[in-house]
Amino acid sequence: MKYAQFVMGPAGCGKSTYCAIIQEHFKVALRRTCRVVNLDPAAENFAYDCYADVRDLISVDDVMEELDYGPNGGLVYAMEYLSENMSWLEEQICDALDDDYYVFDCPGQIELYSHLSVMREVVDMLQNEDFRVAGVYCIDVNFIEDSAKFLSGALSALTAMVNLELPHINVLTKCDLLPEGADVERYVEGDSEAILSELRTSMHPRYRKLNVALGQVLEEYSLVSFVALNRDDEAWADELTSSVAWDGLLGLKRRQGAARTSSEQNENSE
Ligand SMILES: Nc1nc2c(ncn2[C@@H]2O[C@H](COP(=O)(O)OP(=O)(O)OP(=O)(O)O)[C@@H](O)[C@H]2O)c(=O)[nH]1
Ligand SMILES: [Mg+2]
Repeated sequence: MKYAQFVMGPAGCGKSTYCAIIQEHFKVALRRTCRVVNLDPAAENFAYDCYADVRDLISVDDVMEELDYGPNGGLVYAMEYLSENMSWLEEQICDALDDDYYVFDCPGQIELYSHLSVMREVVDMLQNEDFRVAGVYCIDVNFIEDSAKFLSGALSALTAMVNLELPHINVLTKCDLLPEGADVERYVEGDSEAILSELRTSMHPRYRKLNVALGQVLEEYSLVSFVALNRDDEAWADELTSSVAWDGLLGLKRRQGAARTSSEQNENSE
């Protein structure tokens, strides 16, 4: 079995940063190689070692220049081009061996997960190649501090989840930017009752029934829970990757004989 994470989320939410953190954690703590593939034809720069880059096939800049498209049309064109040339991506991953780990840094535009089929085709191709694929949906913590934004963020995560039919984890990014003393747990636990009651007071009563219905949908899909990412907290990746859910879902086990994670070392030294 080979493993892949599909890292999604709105523009600028921290997807590429998450990929870089995970790659580093693989190297340092898990002693495994993590191959990060850039699937965003509009990407500009990222901090990870890029194993394969869709811009070698097609970039949005090229499309805009040659076909005179705007950035959104250019992205759709480039992704459709990838769909027609899926053999390019197959070639990039065809040497993957058992236990190899891949992370795909995906573009953020919601239409790729709502009504275009290319991301689903990539997932299907990986699954046919014996990859166990999990979805990681990143949401910027600054966008969920108010309940209405939380609801729309959670619904966009749900769109991706339903469309790709992948086991799914939500990551709350940029938690280091929360004001000191902020209660991260409140967001991580995502109490849908509390969110609904806040919406009851902040939104017009005409939305009440709709909000209650949406709250139930989120509850049923267990979508209100998040894992908090704090890039300044060194123990973060350890805690995250040693959790049972992450190991089971994402296959984040260590190579035998690999160094212990820093949280284990701290535990032993206490
Ligand atoms: N403080 C802080 N900043 C972050 C974090 N993650 C990302 N950023 C910053 O947010 C900006 C966007 O981060 P990226 O990782 O490029 O976000 P992205 O989702 O890949 O963006 P696009 O690919 O353009 O959609 C950059 O300036 C990052 O430095 C984080 O955990 N903490
Ligand atoms: Mg990016």
